[in-house]
Amino acid sequence: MSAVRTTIGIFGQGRLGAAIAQAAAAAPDLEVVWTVDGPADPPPVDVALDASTAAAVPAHLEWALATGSGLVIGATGWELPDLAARVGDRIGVLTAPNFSLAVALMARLAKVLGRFAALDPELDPYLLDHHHRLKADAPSGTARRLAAALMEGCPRKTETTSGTAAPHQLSLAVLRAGAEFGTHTVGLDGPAETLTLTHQARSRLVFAQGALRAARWLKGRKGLHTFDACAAETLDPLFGDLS
Ligand SMILES: NC(=O)C1=CN([C@@H]2O[C@H](COP(=O)(O)OP(=O)(O)OC[C@H]3O[C@@H](n4cnc5c(N)ncnc54)[C@H](O)[C@@H]3O)[C@@H](O)[C@H]2O)C=CC1
Ligand SMILES: O=C(O)C1=N[C@H](C(=O)O)C[C@H](O)C1
Repeated sequence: MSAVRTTIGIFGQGRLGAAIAQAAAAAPDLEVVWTVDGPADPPPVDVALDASTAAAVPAHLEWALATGSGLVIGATGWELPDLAARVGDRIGVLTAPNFSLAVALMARLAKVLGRFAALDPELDPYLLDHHHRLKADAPSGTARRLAAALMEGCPRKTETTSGTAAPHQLSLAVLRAGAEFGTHTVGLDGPAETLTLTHQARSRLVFAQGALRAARWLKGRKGLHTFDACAAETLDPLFGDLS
C-alpha cells in the first residue's frame, strides 16, 4: 500500500516557481496537482506555494481561505496588515521571504550583531542586498527581515535609509545588477574594526528545497506562521551551550 502523498499547487512558474516544480517532481512524498502562471481558480490542495508576484498575493490568500488550502507565501514585496486576523485558525499560512535555512540562521545572528552594536554607538550596523537585474522589489524581502532583526537587537536604530544615515537610521544598500541569485551581507563598522556575515545563494535549488520543507511543515497546521518557526526545529539545538 503506498503512503498518502501531500498534494501541492504552485502559483507562479517563473524563476522560483519552476525551480520548486522541478524539486517537487523528484520528491516521492509530494504530488504536484497543478501549477498556474496567471490569474486562475485551481482546486484545493493540502498546501499551495505562492511563487508569483506581490500584486497577486491577496487573491491567493482569498483563494486559500475559500478552498481551505494551506498557503506558503514565498513571494515578496507585499503588505497585508490584517493577515493574522484574516487567517485566524481557519487555515495554515506560512510566510517566507527567504526559504534558505542558512538565511534563517543569519537572521538569528543578525539580532546578536545588533545587540553587540547596541553596546557602542560608534559601531554602525549595516546591510547590503544584491540581486539579479530582473528582481521587482527593493529592498528584498530578506533584507527587510534582516533589517528588522538588526533593529530588534539595536533599539537606537528605528528605520532604514539608503542615504546618509542619521544616528537612528540603519544604512541599507541595494544593488540590482547581473544574474545574482541573492546575496545579503549584515555588517558592523566601527572606528577600529569591522565584522561581516554574508550569505550568497549559488542556485535557486536552495530556495526550492526550503519551499518544500515549509510545505511539509505546514501540512496539518492552522494559523499564521513564519519560516523562522519551521527552521527553529533545526536551528534551536545549535544554540545550546555556547559558552
Ligand atoms: N522566499 C524565497 O526564498 C524567494 C522568494 N522569491 C520571490 O518570489 C517571487 C517570484 O520570483 P521570480 O520567480 O524570480 O519571479 P518571476 O517574475 O520569474 O516569476 C513570477 C511569475 O508569477 C507569474 N504570475 C503573475 N501573476 C500571477 C498570478 N496572479 N497567479 C500566478 N502566477 C502569476 C508570472 O507570470 C511569472 O511567471 C518574487 O516575489 C521573489 O522576490 C524569489 C526567490 C526566493
Ligand atoms: O527575487 C529573488 O530572486 C529573491 N527574492 C527573495 C527576497 O526578496 O529576499 C529571496 C532571495 O534573495 C531571492
